[in-house]
Amino acid sequence: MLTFADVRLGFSDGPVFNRLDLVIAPGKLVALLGRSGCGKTTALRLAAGLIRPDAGRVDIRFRRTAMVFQEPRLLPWASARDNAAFGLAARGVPRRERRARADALLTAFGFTAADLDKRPAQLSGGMQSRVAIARAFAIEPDLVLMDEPFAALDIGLRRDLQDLVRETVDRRGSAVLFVTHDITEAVRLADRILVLSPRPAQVVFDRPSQPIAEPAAIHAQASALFEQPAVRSAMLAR
Ligand SMILES: Nc1ncnc2c1ncn2[C@@H]1O[C@H](COP(=O)(O)OP(=O)(O)OP(=O)(O)O)[C@@H](O)[C@H]1O
Repeated sequence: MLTFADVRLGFSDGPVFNRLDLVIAPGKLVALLGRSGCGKTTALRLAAGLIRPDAGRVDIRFRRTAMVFQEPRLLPWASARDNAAFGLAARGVPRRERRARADALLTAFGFTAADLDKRPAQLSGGMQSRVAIARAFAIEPDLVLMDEPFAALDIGLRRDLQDLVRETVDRRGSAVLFVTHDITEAVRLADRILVLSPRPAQVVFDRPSQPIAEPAAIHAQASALFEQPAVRSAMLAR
């Protein structure tokens, strides 16, 4: 469980959150939407314990948190396998077990034996993103924080990776807090959809959702969501 209770946080240019209350339950994929600059990444950084609120409480009851960023952020000199195993090395997991766990994940993500030894520059952008997702899940996190992980990818690749994340979450039962600008991505993936208002950000929409696979149904549901006044005004530029 992750709880934001009455969280206040500001920077020199003013408040980001005045009174943010939020609870993230285990095992659910929660999509976090909101206009650019409203505070989504800041919410993830609070959830990761990287920054602290000025007032209020961020209570992190998850045991192990992993992060996935928009860019894969891989070590350029290390193989796909060693990149995927990176978090395990930091946790002191023995080398054989690290390799076994990284290989199993990457193989499940479509890597061949030869791919495992390739360095990031030898991998396509989509494969690099897969390594970044494998690195996050390799540590067996119970919370994964994802900051627009697929925003830079083309639509086909994005869809493949969305499926990969959804399947991995379903298999492993991790909770995910997933920042996106894309309502269709939220509708496709999420068990719950949250929308933040512009700064100072508050939760203006919070509903359970069902992941949807069928493209026409995704678009219909995304349009319906966008017709909700709270969602529309939070997402549209002034
Ligand atoms: N370390 C910092 N110092 C000062 N201001 C900051 C800092 N980090 C973020 N901000 C400001 O806080 C606000 C929220 O930033 P944040 O990155 O959380 O927004 P976001 O919703 O993730 O935006 P985007 O969708 O564009 O990535 C922005 O106005 C940003 O300029």
